[in-house]
Amino acid sequence: MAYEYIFGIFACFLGFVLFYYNTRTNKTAAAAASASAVVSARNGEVTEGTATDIIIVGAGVAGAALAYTLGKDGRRVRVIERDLNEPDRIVGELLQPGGYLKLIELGLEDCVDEIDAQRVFGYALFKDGKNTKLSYPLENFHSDVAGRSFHNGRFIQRMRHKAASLPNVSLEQGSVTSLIEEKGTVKGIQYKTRDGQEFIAYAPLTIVCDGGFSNLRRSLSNPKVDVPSCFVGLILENCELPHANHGHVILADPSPILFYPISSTEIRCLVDVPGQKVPSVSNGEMAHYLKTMVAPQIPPQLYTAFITAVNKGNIRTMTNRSMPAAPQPTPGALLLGDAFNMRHPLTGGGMTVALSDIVLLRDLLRPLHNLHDASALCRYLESFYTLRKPVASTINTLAGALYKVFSASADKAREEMREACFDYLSLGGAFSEGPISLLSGLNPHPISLVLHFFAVAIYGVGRLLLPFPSPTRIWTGARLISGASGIIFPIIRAEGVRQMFFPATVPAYYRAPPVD
Ligand SMILES: Cc1cc2nc3c(=O)[nH]c(=O)nc-3n(C[C@H](O)[C@H](O)[C@H](O)COP(=O)(O)OP(=O)(O)OC[C@H]3O[C@@H](n4cnc5c(N)ncnc54)[C@H](O)[C@@H]3O)c2cc1C
Repeated sequence: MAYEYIFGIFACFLGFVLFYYNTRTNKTAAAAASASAVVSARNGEVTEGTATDIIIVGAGVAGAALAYTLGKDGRRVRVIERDLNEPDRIVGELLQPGGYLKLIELGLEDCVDEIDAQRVFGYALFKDGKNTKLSYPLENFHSDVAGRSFHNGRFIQRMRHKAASLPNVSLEQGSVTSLIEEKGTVKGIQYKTRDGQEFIAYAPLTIVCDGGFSNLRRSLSNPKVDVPSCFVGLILENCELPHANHGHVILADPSPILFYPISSTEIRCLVDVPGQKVPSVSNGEMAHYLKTMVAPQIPPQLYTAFITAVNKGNIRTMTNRSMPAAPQPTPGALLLGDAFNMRHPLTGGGMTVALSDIVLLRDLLRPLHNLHDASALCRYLESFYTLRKPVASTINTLAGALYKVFSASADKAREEMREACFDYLSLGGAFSEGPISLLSGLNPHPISLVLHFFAVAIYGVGRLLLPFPSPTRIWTGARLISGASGIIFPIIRAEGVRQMFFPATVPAYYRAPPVD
């Protein structure tokens, strides 16, 4: 009996200790959760987080700029980026002046300082030994406003540092493996660190900016990715561009070649190779292709530096992807940047679209204090997809259409269109100013794009018919018009005619912010 008595007292004591310990632990855990800005769970263990407003996946051009912008607006932002080292890539090296204006709106313009960025004042076009200069219409802007070209990695690091300098922004290295979805609402992300540990993080809103090769976009959109060509990248040193501080576009055969400065001593060359397969770099086929097919078509001033760059062997390749935005509005999550929408990089429009989208999204989110009503937020943000259209679609359509027009073709009508385009832009005045305003992102209006596109086609037909129209010439003219329509209309259709030209008629255009 004495045993039972002693055992009873011991059990009561143990129960009291356990109860006390449990209460203490819960209190500590609750205190830790509310105090910490970063709440996560180790090895798949889940801890509900309360302290993050917005998770951003990827800190490239879009993610880094967005993190700074939302952080500056007071949001508690958590960014997970796969690799925080300085990227070394051949993408995103020329920011159009329209994009620079967006950078100013976001307060990020100092990110092009101290990286040896070069000012860009326009483009020079080359065709069959002729060339013409197209200046950006910058007269009405502050003298600082121009395009900027730079090493993409340096620019991104500047934006990452600026974002991470805000106390309410945390930037962590990790690879996001999936979105956490519950009953159709995205609640957060699952990610892995370099040492293989898995974590889970929660926030009322997750913005996915994991770039062109996104592995997360499938659940948030209906992506139709097209790969029209690849870019082969080289860096030329110790040479001067024929037109200093200008992008250079060579209307070569089979497709365009680009040159622009990326520092005070380096010129980027991007050679477009149509299709998805490029000659092999490792077995020397690529060097042979560049020396025999490409070198004879480039301006003579750049020839020696080009051959030296090829011999040096630092040849990079990258697929050029295009993908119209096709969102599937999902509560709790949003896509942005190349993960959401891509266009051919010929016109260097990607960063301008991404930054313009960020300005729009920031303005839409600003009046909201509470992001926790995922369905109401999702419905409200549907207007983002319409409001972005006029700018984004104009830049996207111009890129796709110009790539086709600037590429060589065995079809006589298409060649006439290419010739007409070069000569139309060489006319100067409104004929060059309109198209370069579109390309620069300074005046991206869909109507202006369509008008100039068909003005080029009509100019081409006029040249064919004057002074004496022959049946063959009339036939070529008719095919030119039909070819021009066949280029532009499918792109516009994919972008969405109504959203692009009549956005105000789309119901989602006007959405009042949800009541907090
Ligand atoms: C060849 C080429 C040349 C181009 N040239 C220009 C140009 O001159 N001017 C211009 O404006 N645009 C250009 N573009 C387009 C431009 O590069 C893109 O529009 C821009 O980089 C998009 O930014 P982003 O943040 O969406 O993607 P990115 O800048 O690619 O950033 C994506 C980020 O997400 C990270 N990430 C990816 N997956 C994960 C994951 N699972 N978890 C965590 N992080 C992840 C990546 O590490 C990366 O940092 C070019 C594109 C190509 C292909």
